[in-house]
Amino acid sequence: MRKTENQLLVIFGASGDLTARKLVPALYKLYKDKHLPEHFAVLGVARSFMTDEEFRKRVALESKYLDDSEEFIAAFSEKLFYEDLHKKYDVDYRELNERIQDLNTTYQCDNNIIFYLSTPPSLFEAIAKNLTAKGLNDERLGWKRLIVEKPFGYSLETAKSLNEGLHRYFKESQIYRIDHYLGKETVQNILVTRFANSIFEPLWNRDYIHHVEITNAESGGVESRGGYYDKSGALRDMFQSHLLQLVALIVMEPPLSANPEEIRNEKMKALKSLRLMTDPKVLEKNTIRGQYLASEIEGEKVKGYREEVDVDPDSTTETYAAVKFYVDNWRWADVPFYVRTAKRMPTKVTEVVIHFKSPHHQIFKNSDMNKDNKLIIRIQPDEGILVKFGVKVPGQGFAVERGNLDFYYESLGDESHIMEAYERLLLDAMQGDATLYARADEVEAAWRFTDPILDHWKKGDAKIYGYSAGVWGPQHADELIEGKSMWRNPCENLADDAGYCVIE
Ligand SMILES: NC(=O)C1=CN([C@@H]2O[C@H](COP(=O)(O)OP(=O)(O)OC[C@H]3O[C@@H](n4cnc5c(N)ncnc54)[C@H](OP(=O)(O)O)[C@@H]3O)[C@@H](O)[C@H]2O)C=CC1
Ligand SMILES: O=C1O[C@H](COP(=O)(O)O)[C@@H](O)[C@H](O)[C@H]1O
Repeated sequence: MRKTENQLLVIFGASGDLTARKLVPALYKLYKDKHLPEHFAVLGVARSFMTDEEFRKRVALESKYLDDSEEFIAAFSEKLFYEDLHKKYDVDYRELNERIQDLNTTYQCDNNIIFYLSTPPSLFEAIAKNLTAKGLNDERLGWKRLIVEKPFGYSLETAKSLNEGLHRYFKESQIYRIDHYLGKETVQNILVTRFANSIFEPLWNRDYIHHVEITNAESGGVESRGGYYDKSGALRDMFQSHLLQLVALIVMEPPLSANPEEIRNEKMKALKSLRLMTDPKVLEKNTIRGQYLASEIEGEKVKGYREEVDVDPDSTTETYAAVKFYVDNWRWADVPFYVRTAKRMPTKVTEVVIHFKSPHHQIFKNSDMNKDNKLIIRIQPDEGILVKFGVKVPGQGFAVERGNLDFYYESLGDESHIMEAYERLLLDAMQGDATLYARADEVEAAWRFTDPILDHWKKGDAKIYGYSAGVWGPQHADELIEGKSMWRNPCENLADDAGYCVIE
């Protein structure tokens, strides 16, 4: 097991939703599972005024760990502190620095500090600058790391300027850009499935793969994040970041070793090989956006996107995005990739489906079934892997039906405790492992691919299709997929999958 050195974690934006809902619960779980170092403290920082005690109560309440054993909660809470910034982030950090030094000495944190930026991104550079002014980026006495929350920019240009801004104060090796999908066990397992086995990789190319499909669906709407989402949309919120990271893991070549830089170099090459779409006709044909409309789901009325709190009533922000694209390299030439992401779908699910080609020569009459050889990587929920293949129907003749080979993580029993993404990522940063964090050039490559789609949509010529909340997106999205194939219906139970469904 890797060592976690003594350290102090300073969270900027500690009065916000992410701190209470994700960060503190992840820290609590790490504490309970004995992953935190012997000497450790957390300092929450924000503009709002709060005492240490008020901060502890607030995060405990919102983190919903109050139902846990009192002894644990009390011991964990003693590690939490709070410092307000007198209503502003861009101020002299003299008092903040004094508090940091005080906690560092009292709790023997060995001058090792992580600064977690969980504020609006517009403040990231100012925070880095003010920390630097107090020498808090200096690694002579102990390491200093900066974890940066998404979004990393709004476009290629803004991402570049954010990276340049952070690089003025912190080295790239000190910066950890969070993409919580990389923290998911099943996403990491893509690497293991591909590179720890000899049975998949020989087929992992254009000779055997017909197309690749990725679905990321959420049943929820924008909830309390309408203000943020309306400026973002599905393509920026999910596709540019999480889903292109998934694509990179599917597309990449085998790295020389599991070393962070080797893996990130290969992911970067993969992202660079995505074929840019710039011709409006190509963009029109290969991208689809939609927005959810008011509807009823299981008898309950659901608002349309434009009626959501903090959303412009005339908004053209997409809540559904589907993109078809190609990867221009030796391995993937001519293999279409279909990626869709949306809110207000029938269920919450993320899966990658590798569709294999049919055998070159059919000798069984109903061997159409063979067309459906598929490898399904279920990212969430029902985490697992399923292989679909043709089997003989018992009896005379050679009728073929579909069989399944399936693996579910839960079958691993107690061993299968899947660390929540933020738990895993925080622990990795505490141990200085950046493998599961996005590097500056990867983020920029992902924006380079996404920008022309966003520009095309912004021009307003591209249609935006409405879809009723609770269905699989606009019907028009079916036309994206070539030939007789359709989007897989991920609602079907993995093992009993009856096949494709026509999207409503
Ligand atoms: N919540 C989530 O599920 C996710 C959030 N993120 C990212 O994490 C970061 C934090 O998100 P979240 O906690 O949801 O955001 P919140 O709006 O809930 O909190 C933002 C925090 O930043 C502080 N803040 C400082 N200046 C401003 C300002 N000008 N406007 C608004 N807040 C300000 C707020 O506190 P105070 O006013 O006291 O200073 C608060 O502590 C963002 O970058 C977001 O994109 C990423 C993925 C998911
Ligand atoms: O980053 C984000 O991710 C969530 C979805 O994450 P998941 O782990 O629940 O799949 C999404 O709801 C949110 O809009 C986005 O900002």
